[in-house]
Amino acid sequence: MNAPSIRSSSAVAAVGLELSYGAAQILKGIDFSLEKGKTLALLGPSGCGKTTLLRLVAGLLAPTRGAVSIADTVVADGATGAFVPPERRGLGMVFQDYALWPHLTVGGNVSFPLEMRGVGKAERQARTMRALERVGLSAYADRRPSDLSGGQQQRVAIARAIVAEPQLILFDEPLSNLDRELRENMVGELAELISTLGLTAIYVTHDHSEALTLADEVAVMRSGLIEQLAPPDDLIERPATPEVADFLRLGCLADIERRGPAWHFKGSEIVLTEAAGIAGDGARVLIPVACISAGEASPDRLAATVLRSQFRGDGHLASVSLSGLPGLELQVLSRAKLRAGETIGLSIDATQIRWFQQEIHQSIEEKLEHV
Ligand SMILES: Nc1ncnc2c1ncn2[C@@H]1O[C@H](COP(=O)(O)OP(=O)(O)OP(=O)(O)O)[C@@H](O)[C@H]1O
Repeated sequence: MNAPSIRSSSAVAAVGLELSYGAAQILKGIDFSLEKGKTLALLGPSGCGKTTLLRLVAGLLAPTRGAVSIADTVVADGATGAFVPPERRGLGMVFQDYALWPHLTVGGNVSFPLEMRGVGKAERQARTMRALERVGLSAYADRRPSDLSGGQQQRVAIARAIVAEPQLILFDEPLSNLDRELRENMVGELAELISTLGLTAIYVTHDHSEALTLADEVAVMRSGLIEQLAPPDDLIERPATPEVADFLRLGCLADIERRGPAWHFKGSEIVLTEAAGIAGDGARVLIPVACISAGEASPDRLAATVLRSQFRGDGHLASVSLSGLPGLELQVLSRAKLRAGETIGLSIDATQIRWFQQEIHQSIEEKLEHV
């Protein structure tokens, strides 16, 4: 079989990318390809390898195996040793800590990449002002970064990253130092800026709502592998594995078993559904919050006890446990406030349950075990 090759016409791509530190394998075979003008989010728990992957694309690390290409040019190849240094990859980078120089003005910070490229003073000034205008900070060119708020400082960092009109911009958790409200505002602003400027971007985050808001494609990573790479809507509709569903907090995961015509919650007499489901006698399912409704306890509903409840903006989100099944917590959204200890009735719309194909799940587990 031929080795996989980098698809032409991609703005950035990786094939069979591996990175080890001594015996520790951090990335275990990463493949992706991103079109020009699109944003890819790398999403996953701490330590799964997001920053390592970004650093390989940036040229701050060289791969142990596999290749990276930017605009159809191979910039790193573990097999041949080919390696283009970061400053020649045509990149802009934005980091979590802004990395602004405190002794330079805002304008001085933004124009620095142009100075490094030997751009003349008049053109430097014009391009710096244009970049600052794009992030809404042209009035701040003569200030010091320390006179600006965290959100403004991050905008300066973005202006500096775009001033040289890079073909690719890399973001490493750029909003994680901001407080929650500012972060929520900045996500929208950043999404608009990326789209207005037509940037191609890779965006590292461990925040699923940031990734799903900003990105055209999301790579959910786990233990050095991409577990699923898909547009946000597909991820939400069709998470490939229970782990992806769990990480994206799409609802409650439950183990169920077939007895006769019905699927029971594992180890109980409680019937979830009589739908055909999938082959086999055991399954793992995702029960999305949206498919559970709460009402008064009645014989045609599942009896449940409210464990706790929290107002969420559009209703009260309650964690409940089914009577006779204390180990499983379901989540239900209710207009009325539900009190801890209260007994309620639940209806579950089984047509919205997501069934996981055991063989797909197993193959990922096997891949993780064998690398
Ligand atoms: N220089 C190094 N030497 C050895 N191991 C390293 C080195 N740098 C990173 N690692 C390990 O590689 C793994 C992946 O790290 P990486 O920073 O890519 O994860 P991440 O997904 O970005 O995590 P976080 O969200 O916490 O930043 C971690 O287990 C980390 O400890």
